[in-house]
Amino acid sequence: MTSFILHQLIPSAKMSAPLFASRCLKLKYLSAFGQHCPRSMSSAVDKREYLMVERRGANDCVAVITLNRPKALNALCDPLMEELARTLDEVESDDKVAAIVITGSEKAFAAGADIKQMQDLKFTKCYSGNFLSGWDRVSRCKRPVIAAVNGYALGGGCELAMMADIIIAGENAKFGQPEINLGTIPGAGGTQRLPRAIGKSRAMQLCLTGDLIDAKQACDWGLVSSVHPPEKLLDEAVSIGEKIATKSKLIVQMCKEAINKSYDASLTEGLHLEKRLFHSTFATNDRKEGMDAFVEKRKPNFTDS
Ligand SMILES: CCCCCCC/C=C/C(=O)SCCNC(=O)CCNC(=O)[C@H](O)C(C)(C)COP(=O)(O)OP(=O)(O)OC[C@H]1O[C@@H](n2cnc3c(N)ncnc32)[C@H](O)[C@@H]1OP(=O)(O)O
Repeated sequence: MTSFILHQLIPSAKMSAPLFASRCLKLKYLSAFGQHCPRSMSSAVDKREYLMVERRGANDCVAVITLNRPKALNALCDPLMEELARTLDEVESDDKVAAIVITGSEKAFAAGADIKQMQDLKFTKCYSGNFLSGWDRVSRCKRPVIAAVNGYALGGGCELAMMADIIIAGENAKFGQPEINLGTIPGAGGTQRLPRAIGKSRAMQLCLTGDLIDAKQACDWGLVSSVHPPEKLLDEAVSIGEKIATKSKLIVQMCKEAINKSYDASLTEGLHLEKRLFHSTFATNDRKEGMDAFVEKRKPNFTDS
C-alpha cells in the first residue's frame, strides 16, 4: 500500500503537472471514502448528492456507483432513486463502459426504502401516484450490473441487489425482507425475485418472519455468487467487470437478455428465445472473430459488432 501511494505521488520526469495534481486528488478521495486501493487505478470520483461515480478497471471499462447517504444507512428515497436512474442513463451511453458495479458503504448497501418518507403515505397517493414506478431502472440496464454488498441489504436494499445480474457479498453482509415488521410487504421484487433465487420455502421464511441471513447463508442458498473480505469486495466486483469487458458487448447483452428471460417466461418460450438469440450471434462479426481466434490459437479482437 505504501509503495503504491509513493508510486502514485512521486512525479516521474515524464509526469505533467495536471496529471500529478489529478493523482493527488484521486488519492485524497480514496482515503476520504475509505476505499480499498484498486489494482487498476480509478478515475476521479464524481460526488453527487446521494451517490458517487467513478471509472475503474483497464481502460475505465467498469463504472462504479456508490450509494452515499450514510446518515440514513443508504435508505432509498425518491431523489436517490432518481439520481441513480439518471446516472445509469449516463454511464450506459458511454461506449467504454462494459459493466456497472453498484455498492454502498461497509455498514450498509442499503437499509431499505426510506421509512420516514413512507411513514405518512396514504393508499390514495401511493396508488394514484404509482409509488415506486421507475425504481426498477437497475433491472432494465443493458450492461451487466454487479451488486457488491457489504453490510445491510434489507427490504428495498435487498430488492435493489436482486435487480442486479450478479450479487457478491462481503463477509459482513446481511440480507433480509423485514417489511413484515413494519406492517407491509416487499414492493419491488422481494416476493418474486427472492423465491426464484432461493426457493419458495426459504423466501417465505424470510418474508414472513423478517429474519435476516448472513453472507454465508445467502451464498449457500444461491442468493449471492461469492463472499469476500469486506475490504476486498469492490476490487473483486471490478475484476468481474473487467473480465466481462474482454468479451463482445453485443454478445454479452444477448446472453444477459436470454438469462433474464428465464425469470418471466415458460421453459418453452425461454428456450425459443435462447435459440433465436443463439442464431442471431451468427449475424455478428464477433461470433466469427471468436471462432476464428480459437482456431488460429490467438486472443479474439471483438469489435462489438
Ligand atoms: C430498489 C427499489 C426499492 C423499492 C422498495 C419497495 C418497498 C420497500 C420497503 C422497505 O424497504 S421498508 C424498510 C425495510 N428496512 C428495514 O426495516 C430496516 C430499517 N433499519 C433498521 O432496522 C436499522 O437501522 C438497522 C439496519 C438494523 C441498523 O441499526 P443500527 O442501530 O445500526 O442503526 P440505526 O440507528 O437504526 O440507523 C441509523 C440511521 O439510519 C436511519 N435508517 C436506517 N434504516 C432506515 C430506513 N430504512 N429508512 C429511513 N431511515 C433509516 C435510522 O433512522 C437512523 O437515523 P436517525 O433516526 O438516527 O436519524
